[in-house]
Amino acid sequence: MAPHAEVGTGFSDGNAPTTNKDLFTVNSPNVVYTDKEINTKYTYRTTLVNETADGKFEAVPKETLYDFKVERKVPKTGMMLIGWGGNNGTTVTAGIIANRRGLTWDTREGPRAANYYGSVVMGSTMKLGTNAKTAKDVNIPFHDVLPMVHPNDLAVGGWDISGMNLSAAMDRAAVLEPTLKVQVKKEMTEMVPLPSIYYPDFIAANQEDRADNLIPGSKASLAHVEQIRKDIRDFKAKHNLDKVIVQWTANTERFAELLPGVNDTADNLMKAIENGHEEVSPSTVFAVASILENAPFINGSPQNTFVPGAIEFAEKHNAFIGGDDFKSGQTKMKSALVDFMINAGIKLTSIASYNHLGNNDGKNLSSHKQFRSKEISKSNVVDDMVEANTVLYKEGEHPDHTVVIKYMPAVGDNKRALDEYYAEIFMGGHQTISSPDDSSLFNVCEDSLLASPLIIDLVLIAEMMTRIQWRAQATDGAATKDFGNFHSVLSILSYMLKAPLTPPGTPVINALAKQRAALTNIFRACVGLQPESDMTLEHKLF
Ligand SMILES: NC(=O)c1ccc[n+]([C@@H]2O[C@H](COP(=O)([O-])OP(=O)(O)OC[C@H]3O[C@@H](n4cnc5c(N)ncnc54)[C@H](O)[C@@H]3O)[C@@H](O)[C@H]2O)c1
Ligand SMILES: O=P([O-])([O-])O[C@@H]1[C@@H](O)[C@H](O)[C@@H](O)[C@H](O)[C@@H]1O
Repeated sequence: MAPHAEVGTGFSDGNAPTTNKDLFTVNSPNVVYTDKEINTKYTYRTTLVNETADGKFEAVPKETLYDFKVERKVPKTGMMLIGWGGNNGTTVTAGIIANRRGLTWDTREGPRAANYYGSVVMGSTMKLGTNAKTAKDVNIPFHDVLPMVHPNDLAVGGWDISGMNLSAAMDRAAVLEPTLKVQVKKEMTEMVPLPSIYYPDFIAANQEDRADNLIPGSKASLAHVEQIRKDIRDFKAKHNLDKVIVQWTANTERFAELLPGVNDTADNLMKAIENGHEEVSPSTVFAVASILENAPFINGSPQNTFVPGAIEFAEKHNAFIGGDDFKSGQTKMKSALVDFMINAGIKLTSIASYNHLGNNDGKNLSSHKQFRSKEISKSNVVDDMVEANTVLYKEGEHPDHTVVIKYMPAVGDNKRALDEYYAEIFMGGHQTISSPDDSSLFNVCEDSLLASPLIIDLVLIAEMMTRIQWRAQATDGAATKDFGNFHSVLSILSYMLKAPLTPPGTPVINALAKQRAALTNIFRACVGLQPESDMTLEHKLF
């Protein structure tokens, strides 16, 4: 078998990483730049609501003072994917290589050039402010709001139960154009996934024929944890990296049963791994190993990798975790459309959400236990928006919501999603959101081309969060605590995820606009800028 190489980056030939020339600086007494840091004093404004005796509310504006500290040095960063040989893993790897080399390729519709479309960080902008002279909006690339890693500079590697090299795996995935594949073939042929752990009961039996690249052992063990930890250390050393982010883009696992004494606490989880308990999944073993290596771990699939013991384990080690399940196409649209309808006062009463696809993910999901994991993550995405509107919905009332996924090999990665949104409108009317033929909303896309930019965003944002620290200030300006990290559970990643993991006891926000606003405004706060309110009073009060 070829040596375990991974795609290098500009690092491999000694080039410095693509550095961020600061596109802007903030001129404020509350923002101090040093060579190493951006130090910000930030006033966080919220509204506390008290319920009055007569059942009404009293709203009390509240200000909390925070200090934020951002490390400016962009670290040499690696991305290790579990499931590297899959459709998403091969596609995102080829995409990074193509972008780094500035490749173009021929297609039926003419030449195409490498891009990062679909990435919030690399493909979208945010409003910095208003031009002082022209009063026009000034928008900047999202990537430039903070000193972030550039995806072209990522070292990429990972594991797969299939030992197929990345070029052959890319062919197997059948996602990218041959005229592009041929240009990255040589580099990707030299990339071979590291052997991985495989506990057959967690993924569909139909995946067994891929499993030829295994670490011995069919259930959790400390040896598995230690091997994965070594893999992460070796990868970091091989590429002379400062940081590694680990991401699960392997097959969807069945849910693990939550068992007291097994996975309910950090200590019990470690004991369960030591004892080879059959309810500890491969993804949870990878999460534990990553936490022990202080490598942020992100779950791109819907299974409950983060059992309570895993969350406690991350908290105990002050390590970052995030998940679950990339929000790529049908669900991303749902979380925007439902947000628009309910916030427009339209009473959504039913959502029929069907799709079929023919890739290996679809094959794995054709097994009921694995589909159930996905059904849950695709169904819960409207809960927060429904519960927030007590005018339309009584307590416990909820639109009908059906999720159907069918495996149709012929269409490959080219997923067909058909949705119908049915709603009550003014005076007994109804609205059906559907395509022109009045059947349903039709959404065709290569699933992996939607997910791959999200894999990049999750890595770039998770890495950025490792360089942001905060402390609260007492009103007299004295610091109340030393600087520390954000909570271990990175709910800031929710925009990219169907079933956002949040710190225990905190609310889950699925509404797409709110998720993006949280991400944007937290990054703005780190350079001392208030949230963009869109009030544009300067255009109304004159
Ligand atoms: N649009 C999308 O593609 C999308 C959106 C949301 C979630 N997801 C999730 O992302 C994951 C990957 O999607 P995909 O289309 O790349 O699937 P895929 O089946 O093409 O790739 C999964 C890879 O994981 C490997 N694998 C399985 N178990 C493993 C283990 N224990 N260790 C290491 N490798 C293992 C498989 O061999 C395969 O190569 C799936 O769970 C899917 O549900 C995908
Ligand atoms: O993100 P999204 O498009 O709603 O959901 C997708 C599903 O529609 C698809 O069936 C599944 O195979 C993908 O893994 C992904 O979860």
